[in-house]
Amino acid sequence: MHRTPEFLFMSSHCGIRAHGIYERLCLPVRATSETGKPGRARLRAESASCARSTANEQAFHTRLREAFQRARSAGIANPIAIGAIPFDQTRPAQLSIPRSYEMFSRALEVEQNCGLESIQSGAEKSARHVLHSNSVPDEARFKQAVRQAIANFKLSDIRKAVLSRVLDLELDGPLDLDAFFQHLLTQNPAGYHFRLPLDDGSQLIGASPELLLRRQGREVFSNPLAGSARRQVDPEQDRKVSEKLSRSSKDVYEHSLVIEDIRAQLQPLCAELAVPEAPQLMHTRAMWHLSTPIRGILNDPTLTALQVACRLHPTPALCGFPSREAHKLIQLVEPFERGLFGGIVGWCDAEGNGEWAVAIRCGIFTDSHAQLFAGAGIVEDSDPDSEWRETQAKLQTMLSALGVDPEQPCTAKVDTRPAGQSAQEKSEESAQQAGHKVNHAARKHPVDKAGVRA
Ligand SMILES: C=C(O[C@@H]1C=C(C(=O)O)C=C[C@H]1O)C(=O)O
Repeated sequence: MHRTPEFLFMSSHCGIRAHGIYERLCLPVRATSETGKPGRARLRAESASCARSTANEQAFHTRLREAFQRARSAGIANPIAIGAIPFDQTRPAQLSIPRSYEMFSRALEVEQNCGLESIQSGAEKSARHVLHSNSVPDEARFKQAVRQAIANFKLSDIRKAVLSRVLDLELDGPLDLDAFFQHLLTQNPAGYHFRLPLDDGSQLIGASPELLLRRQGREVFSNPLAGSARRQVDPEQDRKVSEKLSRSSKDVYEHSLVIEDIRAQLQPLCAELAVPEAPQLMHTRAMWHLSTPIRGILNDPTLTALQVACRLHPTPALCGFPSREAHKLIQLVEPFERGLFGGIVGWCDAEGNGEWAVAIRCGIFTDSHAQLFAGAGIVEDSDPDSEWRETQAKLQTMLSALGVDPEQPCTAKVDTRPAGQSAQEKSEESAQQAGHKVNHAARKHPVDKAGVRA
């Protein structure tokens, strides 16, 4: 029998299951945010880059190296650091060095654990009724924020801002998170799966399609995504949607802002850098994306996966362009703190190798509550209605794994309650049982700002 792991991360390259905590590193990667408003010329020259490499950042990585040394002295032969860095790097990281861990192949794990029987039982065990669902911001406010962002682009140098929302779900009982995670993995066998227990007892769980950075020796890889379309059930329609996406000038432009920013960050760090001329299509079960696989060879072999990842993060795929100004715009129009949403999650070892995925297509789960996150890149040509629909489509990854109809998030598709009871009865009964449940508005983080601040 498996003990509940402290951390689980899986990609096509490696799986890591970690147990116990030797030492935590809960400092911010960057201690302060730069608040000075740069003039236009300076802003252009700095682009997204300068704000992301500071002395504070070096201090953080020095602390990590020291922690690795202590772990070695304490008898941990090959220590690794695992966890997540929030969207805002001035907020505390959630990293730790585990007492023990095992590395495994995801392909083998899926083969062994996800036979048809366990897929079905995973689906059933993880399915729940949704008693209440609440989007922060709601549809009208999200669209208003998109319009605000577009108006702002016309008056500033900001070219892109990623706006997001959190869907807060109250379920009719606690989720079986083991079964849920297995179901998520089975439905989305590719990409980056993660499960990270957090200090307050909640867990960050997700299946992200996006790699921020993998380092193997001197080689680094990144696979940014930007520009999205919803998958279609009909194969012919699905193909047409993907072709339309690859020809969409709005999406190609949105994508190019991400790639140029990552190129600008990586170029000075790399002896070689290969960035394909044009994006290619990739898909998840729910979405089509424009994708650019980037490969580089580091100049400095001591630069770690986490150092390079923190230089890139947050890319314009999750923040905007230019980064610092887009971040301020997000803080102005987004009515919640992202916390770990839109951050990075992964691991690295003391040699500097490791893999960091972008924390999207994910949620934070506490007992019978789930908070799911989705965002969309906004540029001048964005249409508020289709950006809202894009966030709905992105939420589908987690909603499907929960067995919830994404169009009607208050109706669970799979019913595990006893037969002979109507959905209404079940829902009412559950609502009564849930009478003691924590008030949404009073609940902790990350939905903690009160409405859109203009
Ligand atoms: C913000 C999300 O996705 C990001 C935004 C994308 C876009 O705007 O097209 C595509 C992939 C991700 O980089 C999300 O899934 O929540």
